[in-house]
Amino acid sequence: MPAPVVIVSDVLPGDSIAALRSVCDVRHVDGRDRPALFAALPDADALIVRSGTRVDAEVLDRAPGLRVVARAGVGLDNVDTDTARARGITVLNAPDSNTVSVAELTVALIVSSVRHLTAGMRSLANGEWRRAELTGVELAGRTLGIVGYGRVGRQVARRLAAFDMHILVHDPYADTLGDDVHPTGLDELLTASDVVTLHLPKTPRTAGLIGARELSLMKPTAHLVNAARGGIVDETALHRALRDGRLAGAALDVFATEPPGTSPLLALPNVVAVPHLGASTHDAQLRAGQEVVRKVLAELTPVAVPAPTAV
Ligand SMILES: NC(=O)c1ccc[n+]([C@@H]2O[C@H](COP(=O)([O-])OP(=O)(O)OC[C@H]3O[C@@H](n4cnc5c(N)ncnc54)[C@H](O)[C@@H]3O)[C@@H](O)[C@H]2O)c1
Ligand SMILES: O=C(O)CC[C@@H](O)C(=O)O
Repeated sequence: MPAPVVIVSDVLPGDSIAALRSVCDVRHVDGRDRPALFAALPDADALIVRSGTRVDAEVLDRAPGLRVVARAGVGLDNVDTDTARARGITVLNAPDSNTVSVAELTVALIVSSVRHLTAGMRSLANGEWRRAELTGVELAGRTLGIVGYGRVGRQVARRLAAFDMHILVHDPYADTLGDDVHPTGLDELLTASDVVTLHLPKTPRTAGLIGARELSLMKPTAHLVNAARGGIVDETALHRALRDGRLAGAALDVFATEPPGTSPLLALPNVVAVPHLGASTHDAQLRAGQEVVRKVLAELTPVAVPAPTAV
């Protein structure tokens, strides 16, 4: 029998997929190059992606033998999971692989925003020495609002508690929150927080959750951090609020469209922006690759279960 064909369409560490090569025919394509991806799909038994490949109905149409779509990461918003499952295709991800990396990046984004690190670096690069205008605030004693209290939200809470922040949480679906955080309605959290950080999935329900009305509830001295998904925040409303001084700062790892091109947000001095780096550590990528490889192999080459012996 020919080896199953596995298409890897985003970059993964080579050592994480080594186990795949011994059993499968592994082929690499650039998932952003749709014609190249389409050309590879007719043979595919499995497709492994990160966030760079959009797995929509058109992709699934071109892969008649596809048995598995694997997301080397958490968010499945780039995969048409309903269509895949309706066709009997298994959709899997690596939910625990990058939690710590995203939480650590979130700490960096929060500190960068409240201490004006982007503006400071830009001013130095321009030959300026602007200290007075770049006076920030301490996090200790201030309030952090966490929207989405799952894996990442909880790790962010642990880390920011060590900065002596008071922590509010909004998550209507979380089972237990713990004694050291305060469950709060979204509007109340937005009104009371000095820093709001988003850690919820993008779904049809959460797209645009933070719009002009929600931003208007935030303190003009507050900062918004988004290392979840771009479409959760209305970027036009965010740009207006930041430009007009109705919000002090924003720190963004994710954008409604990636890459964000010439988004006007990138030109604002009170925006810290990085190119979707939350999961981009060697540690997280190795874990993500290993986890999806293990799961893909289990799907493609299930271990034969021996028939029970009569007693
Ligand atoms: N920047 C990155 O590289 C990166 C990496 C990993 C994950 N992410 C994003 O972060 C999100 C969170 O990751 P996670 O591992 O913590 O997921 P998770 O599923 O463990 O947690 C998500 C939490 O959001 C909550 N939630 C859902 N809808 C909500 C709503 N309307 N209001 C408040 N809370 C709501 C859920 O109840 C859940 O507790 C992912 O869905 C993904 O989009 C980004
Ligand atoms: O592919 C990536 O690195 C991003 C991963 C991240 O957004 C996720 O949802 O796991």
